[in-house]
Amino acid sequence: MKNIKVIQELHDLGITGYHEVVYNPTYEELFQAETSHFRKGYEKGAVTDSGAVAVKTGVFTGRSPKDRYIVKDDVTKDTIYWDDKVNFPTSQVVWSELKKLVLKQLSTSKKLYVVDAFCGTNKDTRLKVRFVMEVAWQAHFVTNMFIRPSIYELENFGEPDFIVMNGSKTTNPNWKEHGLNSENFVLFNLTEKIQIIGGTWYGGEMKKGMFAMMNYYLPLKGMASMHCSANVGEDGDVAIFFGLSRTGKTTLSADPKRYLIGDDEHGWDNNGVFNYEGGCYAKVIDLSEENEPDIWRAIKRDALLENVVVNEYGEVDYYDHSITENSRVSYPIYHINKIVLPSKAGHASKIIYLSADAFGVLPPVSILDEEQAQYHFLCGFTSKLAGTERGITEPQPSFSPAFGEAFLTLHPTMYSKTLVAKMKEHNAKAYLVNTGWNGTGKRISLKNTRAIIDAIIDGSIEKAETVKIPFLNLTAPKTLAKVDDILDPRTTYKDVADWEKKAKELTALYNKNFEQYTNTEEGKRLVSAGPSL
Ligand SMILES: Nc1ncnc2c1ncn2[C@@H]1O[C@H](COP(=O)(O)OP(=O)(O)O)[C@@H](O)[C@H]1O
Ligand SMILES: C=C(OP(=O)(O)O)C(=O)O
Ligand SMILES: [Mn+2]
Repeated sequence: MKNIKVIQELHDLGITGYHEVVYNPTYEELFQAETSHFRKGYEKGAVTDSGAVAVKTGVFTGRSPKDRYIVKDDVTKDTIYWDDKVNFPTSQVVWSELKKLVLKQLSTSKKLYVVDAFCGTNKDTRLKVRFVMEVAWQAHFVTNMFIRPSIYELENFGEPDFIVMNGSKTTNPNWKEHGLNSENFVLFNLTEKIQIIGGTWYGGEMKKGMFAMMNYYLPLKGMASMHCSANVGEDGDVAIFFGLSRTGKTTLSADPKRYLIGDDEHGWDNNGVFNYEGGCYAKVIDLSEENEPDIWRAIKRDALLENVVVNEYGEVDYYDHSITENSRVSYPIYHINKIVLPSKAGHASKIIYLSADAFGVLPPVSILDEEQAQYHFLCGFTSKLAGTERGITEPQPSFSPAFGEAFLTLHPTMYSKTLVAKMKEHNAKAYLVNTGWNGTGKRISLKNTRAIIDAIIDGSIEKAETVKIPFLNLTAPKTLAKVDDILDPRTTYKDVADWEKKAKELTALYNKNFEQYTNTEEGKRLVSAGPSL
């Protein structure tokens, strides 16, 4: 019965024609579809020795931020943060034409997958999302990543709050006339509450697309909406880890001593921290069982590997970088042993900002006071690393407000305001952790970073003797249990003058970046919390 209703609803949307509709397929159905002899090209997956299916995502192995647009209309014109880096505007006219293209693509398809799922753990703030697509592994991806409704919840799903129509097999021939970046497109219409996709097959556009929508709706209701991972200890103590791609959110939140809440997208309301997702999306480049045992074990049947090199025996070579640096696995959250379900816990007491500093000058960990916590949240200094975004091949110093600029739909201060209010209310402490490089030219080891996180979580860092790091205006502990002698970054340089030169360069970048916030009293007040020459 449900299928007939769904077909009728697709028809009402404008998806006509005769096709088989597969509604909320089971993992078994997805497995059969992905590995079927009838699949060709990028639609076909390979079974690996772990049981997980591996697919190639096609030309796009990462998100494509330059192809991402939001329709500027009465609903969005005064709310969306129309800066010149993310949230590019487009018109209703362009929207209509591209939507037609996607509807046509989906209408001519023989088989469509429709997946209804939730974005957000809590009933009062979750989005009921309907995904419509042709490619089986894309249906698998959203099944892994979003919250899977129970049979009862599915029966009572009702009208979706948002619809994602993925027409990845179609492209836009008129992109120049439309004033767009390329023939590929990712568009949002907040009035119709629809996202459409063309050209790119990469599933991350759907995942991060709905995240951007949560980043719109929740702060407007006074809640913090955060690009962070989160876990909780035996005593209910919650830690959250902000950071851009590849800084360690997923890796560091999978901690066998603690229960995982989620690895990437969370809200914080009057009851505590809650996940938006039903799964994790881990990087598998150079993955080893020794370094990341929890992620290693999560790769099994129902997990979906992307862009890894698989040999004829189904063995995966995680050290092969030839397809992309952004090789990935998605899996339902219960593939991690220690989790809380539903994915939520109380208020956060430890706020960790992860920054992969390619300059190699930030201390491995700094203890932030209240104003520094605000300053560094607005700055979101890190390096964009190769892989996750198209066009990034070398580490690039970058300031990404709220450690997630690419997904902010409102002005950055909306995110700092809502977060700071929660932090103050719950007496949370903030730390800046450099998971990037130091004077040795190598990345700080996972072993050292994990021991630093332990010291933050067990509170021992607060008892350590500290050292003031000049220029950067940061306070670092001198020693911590099980951490090598690297805590003062200057000791990792043969010549301290080299550190000084780079630290001054970075300080200048911080200062220049912060100018955009000094047109308010609040912003002016924070300047003294930042680096200074
Ligand atoms: N010191 C470190 N801390 C965190 N991650 C590290 C470190 N050194 C190397 N890595 C690697 O960097 C990557 C971090 O990526 P990930 O945890 O997926 O980041 P995110 O979830 O923030 O995008 C992993 O591949 C991890 O093995
Ligand atoms: C999936 C993504 O997230 P992350 O790299 O932070 O895991 C992304 O940025 O596309
Ligand atoms: Mn991640």
